[in-house]
Amino acid sequence: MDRHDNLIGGEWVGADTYGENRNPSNWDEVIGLYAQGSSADAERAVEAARAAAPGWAAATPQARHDLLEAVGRKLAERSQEIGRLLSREEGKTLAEGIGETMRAAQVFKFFAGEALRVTGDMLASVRPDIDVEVTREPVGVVGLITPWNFPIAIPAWKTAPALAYGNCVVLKPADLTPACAHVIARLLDECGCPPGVFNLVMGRGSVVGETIVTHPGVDALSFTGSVGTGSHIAEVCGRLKRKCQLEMGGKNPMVVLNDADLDVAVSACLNGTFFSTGQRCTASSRLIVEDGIHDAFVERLVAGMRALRVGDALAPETQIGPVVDGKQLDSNLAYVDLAGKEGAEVIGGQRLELATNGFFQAPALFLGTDNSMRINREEIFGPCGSIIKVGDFDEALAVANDTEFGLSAGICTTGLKSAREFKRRSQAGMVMVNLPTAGVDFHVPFGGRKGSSYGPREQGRYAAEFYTTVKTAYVFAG
Ligand SMILES: NC(=O)C1=CN([C@@H]2O[C@H](COP(=O)(O)OP(=O)(O)OC[C@H]3O[C@@H](n4cnc5c(N)ncnc54)[C@H](OP(=O)(O)O)[C@@H]3O)[C@@H](O)[C@H]2O)C=CC1
Ligand SMILES: O=C(O)CCC(=O)C(=O)O
Repeated sequence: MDRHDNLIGGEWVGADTYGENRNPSNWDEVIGLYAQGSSADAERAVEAARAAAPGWAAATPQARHDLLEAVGRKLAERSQEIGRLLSREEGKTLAEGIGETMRAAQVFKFFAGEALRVTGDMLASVRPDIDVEVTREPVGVVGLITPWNFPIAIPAWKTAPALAYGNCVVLKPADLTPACAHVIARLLDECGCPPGVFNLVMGRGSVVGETIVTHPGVDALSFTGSVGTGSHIAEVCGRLKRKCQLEMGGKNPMVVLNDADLDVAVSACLNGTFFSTGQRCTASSRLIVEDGIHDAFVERLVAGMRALRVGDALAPETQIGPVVDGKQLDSNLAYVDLAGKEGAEVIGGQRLELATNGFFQAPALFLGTDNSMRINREEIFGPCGSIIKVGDFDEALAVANDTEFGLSAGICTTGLKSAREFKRRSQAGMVMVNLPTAGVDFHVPFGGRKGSSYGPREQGRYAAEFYTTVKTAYVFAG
């Protein structure tokens, strides 16, 4: 079986051990062997990035553009094959896998354009004969630590802006899903990325990740993953006075008002709650439903949920793929159990034994819940949603905002006033009206408030805030 090596300083570097990348639709199938990097590999990668940093910071915008554009083009050309690989390693459906690969391609192309548009400001000084210039410079070496649930889009949306704005990169993808990050590394290498500008070190978070986070040669860290790891990284970065950007969990509310279009609301909730097996930080896990529409909505939602086809990620009829691994499935099943113990009526949520040795779970709905239950306060990260019945808009808004998270929030309504009011008063970074809370555009800011996010926003032009540092220059013309 093919071994996949790390990319360090422009060389493909082998490791003492290789991990088996397995298919969650059929755990007996090994997709490939991927290097388990060591702490020394991570150190070498940071040193290679440091050595390459002055050259890449001085590279022309055209050179940066051409590299990113070429990678974006290749990702798009090979989206079917890469999307299939993604679905095999992560378990999302083939349509979702191809869609995510196309999103990564669009991200690279978007930042290829942004590389040509790095701007600054020229201002008049308050003093005579002095010009003030505000320019943006690369931060230096950035460490990127990514999760398993978007194995190509998240590495892309961190790598592309980092390179566009002149930084060198050390990327550590999730140990569960290294294949897509390896594809990005291979494409960057094939497209002529100079040695050391982009480095890939696969392996464990506790080894490779920890070395990157604590290494003095890293200037900034961008992380997506759990609250626990993110909080640890924030503490280390605070101590080392290092810039950091964290995207963590969500407990995203979707409000359904009495005046909602029922078709729109049911479709938005089925998508937001269950698609991608609920493994999205933007998933709608709390469905907050006004009492006048509650019974009709629940009846339609349950019917829609029962009709969803769970199965092998590559099967054309599958709408919900497997859970990513046994550990996540056990965690989901424990929350289903907890829902019952907390007094909810539980529909679905059981493990499904299908033809292959996969981690399949029926979508779950918890009825008759209230917002104080643990199932409504903790991120489950599986195909599970709760119904919380409320009396009116004000109560719905209060429940929606009553969470330690603040990533995405949605409302289904035909009332302009309610939509406007919700958009204004929601304490989330992203607000959706008559749309699922998950599934975002690639060219606009992504991120949340409260416990969901920390540091500058990702994606779109706002990414420049994290990946550049501002210099203010005063020039006396004499
Ligand atoms: N916001 C989001 O999009 C995501 C949220 N989650 C949430 O987190 C839960 C657990 O998922 P899990 O994958 O364990 O999340 P983690 O936060 O552990 O993993 C995210 C990334 O951080 C790495 N990592 C782990 N420990 C460290 C460390 N000490 N220093 C540096 N990097 C580290 C991981 O490496 P390794 O390769 O060893 O995993 C992985 O690359 C999920 O159930 C879900 O609730 C998970 C994924 C994405
Ligand atoms: O909803 C989306 O499109 C993105 C979600 C995401 O980035 C995540 O779950 O980590």
